[in-house]
Amino acid sequence: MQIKVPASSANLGPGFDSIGMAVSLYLTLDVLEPSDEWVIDHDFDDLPHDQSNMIIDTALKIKADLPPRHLKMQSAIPVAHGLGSSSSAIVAGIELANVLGKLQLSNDEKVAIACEIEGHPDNVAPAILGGLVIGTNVNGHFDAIQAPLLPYALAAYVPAYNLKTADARAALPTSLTLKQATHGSAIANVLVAGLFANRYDLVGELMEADEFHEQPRAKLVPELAKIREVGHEAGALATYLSGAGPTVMTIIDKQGIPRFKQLLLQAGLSDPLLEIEPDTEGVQVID
Ligand SMILES: Nc1ncnc2c1ncn2[C@@H]1O[C@H](COP(=O)(O)OP(=O)(O)OP(=O)(O)O)[C@@H](O)[C@H]1O
Ligand SMILES: N[C@@H](CCO)C(=O)O
Repeated sequence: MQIKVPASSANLGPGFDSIGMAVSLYLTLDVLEPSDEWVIDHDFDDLPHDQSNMIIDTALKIKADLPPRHLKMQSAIPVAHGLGSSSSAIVAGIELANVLGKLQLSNDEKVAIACEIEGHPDNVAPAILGGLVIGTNVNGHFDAIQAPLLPYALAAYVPAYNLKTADARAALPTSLTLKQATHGSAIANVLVAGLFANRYDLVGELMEADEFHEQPRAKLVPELAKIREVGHEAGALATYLSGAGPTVMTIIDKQGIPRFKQLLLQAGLSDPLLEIEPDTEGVQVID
């Protein structure tokens, strides 16, 4: 049996901690034979192989008496790069507990558990449900709603350096004035309206008008402004900081990507550019 979880790109500009999109980079978890102890094979130098691994730890948080298994994890999701690697690991762990423990969790239950662990829904909810998801917690419970998918391809510029989410969050101000918060949320509200109304003439501009997190993080990811400028030149819909960064995501027509890539190289931006697309399935279990 294999569990397959997509990566996710959070925020989409002003949707800080509430909007995210599943994308076509995947973590796969092969559930192999029973074992005396939990063991997980993978090629990541910095991730544990025992039950302290986030995937197993998550599964055991949900069902502590799961019988140990030999697991094999492969992942194309760069760790600590703003593509939701930790959320994909959490979602894999939830699904592992679900299938081994025969829990028959609904999608809503999986989203609630994942949000409880991660703290916000913008990566975990799309990794579970697929597509573009908008969610939050209110009155002690999490709600997540799927929005229409953007009819565009994606180009993820992935700088070599890591940026831990905790460090990128530490760069944010601890409070905003009422005026700042009101305007920031008004931009996000109109963005959401634009997404549901397929008003891409507005969506691109609003996605690039975040007032919550991109400016304070720009010093940590100096490539953002230049990539956005190149995106405009290449006719992209919008460029935003993916999650906590350092990946910078550009939403663009597939045919426009070769020119975008060429313009980036001309501007001295030569880190890998991953040509991906939105994932529509979310987590899957393959027998
Ligand atoms: N495949 C994995 N298996 C086990 N643990 C993982 C895996 N991927 C990530 N992690 C854990 O998640 C941590 C990285 O989480 P972090 O929130 O900093 O980055 P991210 O999830 O990649 O980025 P973002 O939340 O901005 O999209 C790693 O240090 C590791 O502890
Ligand atoms: N919304 C989160 C995503 C990363 O967990 C952030 O930008 O910090």
